[in-house]
Amino acid sequence: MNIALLGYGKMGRLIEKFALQRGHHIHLIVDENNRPDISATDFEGVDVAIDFSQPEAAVANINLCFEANLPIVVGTTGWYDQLDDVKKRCLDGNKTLMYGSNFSIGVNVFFHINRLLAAVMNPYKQYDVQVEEIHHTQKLDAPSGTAITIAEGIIENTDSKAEWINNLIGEGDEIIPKGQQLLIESHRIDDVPGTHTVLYSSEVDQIEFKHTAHSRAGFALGAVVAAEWIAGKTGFYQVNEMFNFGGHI
Ligand SMILES: NC(=O)C1=CN([C@@H]2O[C@H](COP(=O)(O)OP(=O)(O)OC[C@H]3O[C@@H](n4cnc5c(N)ncnc54)[C@H](OP(=O)(O)O)[C@@H]3O)[C@@H](O)[C@H]2O)C=CC1
Ligand SMILES: O=C(O)C1=N[C@H](C(=O)O)C[C@H](O)C1
Repeated sequence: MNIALLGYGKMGRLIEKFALQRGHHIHLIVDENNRPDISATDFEGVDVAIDFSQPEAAVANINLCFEANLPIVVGTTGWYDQLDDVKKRCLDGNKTLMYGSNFSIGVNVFFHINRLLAAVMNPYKQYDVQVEEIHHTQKLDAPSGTAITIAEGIIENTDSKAEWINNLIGEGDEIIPKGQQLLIESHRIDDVPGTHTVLYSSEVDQIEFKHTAHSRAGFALGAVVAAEWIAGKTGFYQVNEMFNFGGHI
């Protein structure tokens, strides 16, 4: 496939490596520097675009791909407040988009089990649940997109939580959750690629469910596999649709 990379930072460069290993060709690279000069016609000959740019850049890049009728995989996080609008425009215009807060197999297994675990824990009201995420200090968004997906999986499968609230440790006053708020605690520590933990705590014990990324390789390879998966399809997809963990939740 001929791939356009939108964003050529830590992830874009690693995606290039895996794409080449899998026999693809990088046809076009769009970064902060050349973005103003790019128009839909520059995507001629491209089969699929992969966006790992920045929260405030993602929607403009999606629009460009819609204009060029180009399938796009969006790994960028921090733009999900515009998800409903993007979904509508994608479906109304018969375009193709897959987005995901995390493209690694391990985290997608984690998402699935997190939902099952929330349903299992739901009757046991003596446990309170919270989510913790740790990422490198260059990360622009908090909480992480992955932590939001985890929180949504819990909220959808438990009666005791209705919305999430974020506490970015070291930034401003401590945020204390109230009522049915689910706390996502965010930590920023030098080079951490991404660690997510779900904690169920009672007076007598604690259950910890944790995923630790050792590097960004799983995210990058997953994005290339996603690009292979959506090529030739039309529609609006979330990354979990690429996996089949047996249905249930
Ligand atoms: N879904 C997933 O599995 C994963 C998602 N992510 C997400 O991917 C995104 C990128 O992460 P990462 O590579 O670590 O970040 P980096 O900051 O290393 O790279 C982002 C790149 O995007 C460039 N950029 C800025 N504006 C634009 C634009 N308008 N069009 C194209 N490129 C632009 C930046 O250029 P410049 O530096 O010149 O500003 C930079 O090179 C983040 O939102 C992160 O949360 C990360 C890992 C996994
Ligand atoms: O910015 C990152 O680095 C990451 N971002 C994604 C997120 O926000 O969840 C995925 C991964 O955790 C790394």
